[in-house]
Amino acid sequence: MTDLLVAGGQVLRPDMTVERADVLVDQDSGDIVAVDDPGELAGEDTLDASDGLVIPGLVNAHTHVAMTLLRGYADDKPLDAWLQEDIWPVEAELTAEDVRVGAELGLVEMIRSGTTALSDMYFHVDEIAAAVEDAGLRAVLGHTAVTVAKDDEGARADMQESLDTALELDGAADGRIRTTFQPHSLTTVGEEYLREFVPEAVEAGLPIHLHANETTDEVEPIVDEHGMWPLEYADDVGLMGDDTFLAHCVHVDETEIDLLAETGTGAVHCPASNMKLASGMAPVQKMLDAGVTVGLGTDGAASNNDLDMFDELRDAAMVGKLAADDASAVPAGAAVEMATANGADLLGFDSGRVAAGANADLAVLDLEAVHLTPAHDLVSHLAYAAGGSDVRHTVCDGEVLMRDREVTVFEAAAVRERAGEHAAALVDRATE
Ligand SMILES: CSC[C@H]1O[C@@H](n2cnc3c(O)ncnc32)[C@H](O)[C@@H]1O
Ligand SMILES: [Zn+2]
Repeated sequence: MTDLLVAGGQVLRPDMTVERADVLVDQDSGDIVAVDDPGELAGEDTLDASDGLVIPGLVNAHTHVAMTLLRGYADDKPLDAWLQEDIWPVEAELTAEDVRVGAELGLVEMIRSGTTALSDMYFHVDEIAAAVEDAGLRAVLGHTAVTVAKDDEGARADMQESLDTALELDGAADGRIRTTFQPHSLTTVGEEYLREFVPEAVEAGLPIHLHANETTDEVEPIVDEHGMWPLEYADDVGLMGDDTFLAHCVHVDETEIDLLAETGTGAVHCPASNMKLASGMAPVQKMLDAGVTVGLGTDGAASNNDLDMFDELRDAAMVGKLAADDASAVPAGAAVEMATANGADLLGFDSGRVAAGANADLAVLDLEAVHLTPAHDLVSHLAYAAGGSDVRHTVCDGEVLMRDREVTVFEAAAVRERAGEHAAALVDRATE
């Protein structure tokens, strides 16, 4: 067994307590072997966690990682105008190589800020999968299908591509890549295509990931057209279930929250994107109270505008209180659970917990920082005070992806330079 000892630090345990402990990782299996008192364990290689906090790697449960190329390209608009006037026209010019380069940039950003797993929705998925394989991260990927503005042949081909991609790519990168079937949303995929393809996906055992109930503009047409609330409609076409997770869930009423809970459907809260696009405030505490599994996501870098999950933790805790008009809503520990164990559960990974037997997906934070002093409550610091730049080491599947703030899996400066060139050329093509 090749093993790695993460030694000398404090460890965040699954029950949100913090203790002084060392963590032993089996690098062959990629699992945590033991969490024990300081000095009790030995390993061939050591990661120094002194003056640090070992946490589960963060789980970004909804993103579009290649959209880093569009960071800052279009700001200060609501969702529909942003997508239709700016994002979709420029995305039409994206090449497979652009997507690869944008994905690499996003994955470097994630490694640097302690994220070890992501759930992505996009296209040119082979390129994203290759980047994830090289990065050493864990990911749930898929091809996102949109049928509006397409003829029947084009619409069916896109839905079929989503199914085929999910079936073919599942288990890639030694099992670090899993897949989902991905209708883009309840308004951008026509009912006839949902009724035809969703049962096929369910029959094939594929998990499902889509955008839902993000804006009021999206809710109203569904009520008008189908005479049901959006999630009742989603249930009617077979989308709701314990293998489905819905990004956003901002405008969900009590009946829909109950439906999420009854069917075991998950929700991914994207607070920064919801604030930036002025989509609204998700009723996160109500969903948690009802027993819904709620994860956290950044959404893409064009609506956030970064992929730092520590920002998301803080935003979730803050806006959760505002939405509930209650300062005790979405406390620090609940936000941290959303970004770790809940996210991992939604994605179907045995991660998100520092515990023997779990995947060795970890981040080590430097606690020796002015903004993390004093240390009354480290869970509070995770939610309210820490940032991605506090991460010292990142480990996924037992492999060290960043050691002492040095990313080991990519040449970060070269990735950054290539991304800048591709982004500039892309915008030139889109605007000429
Ligand atoms: C067809 S690939 C995925 C598609 O989703 C777009 N997208 C990015 N952010 C959002 C959002 O908040 N709601 C809906 N759709 C979004 C992205 O630009 C891609 O076109
Ligand atoms: Zn999205």
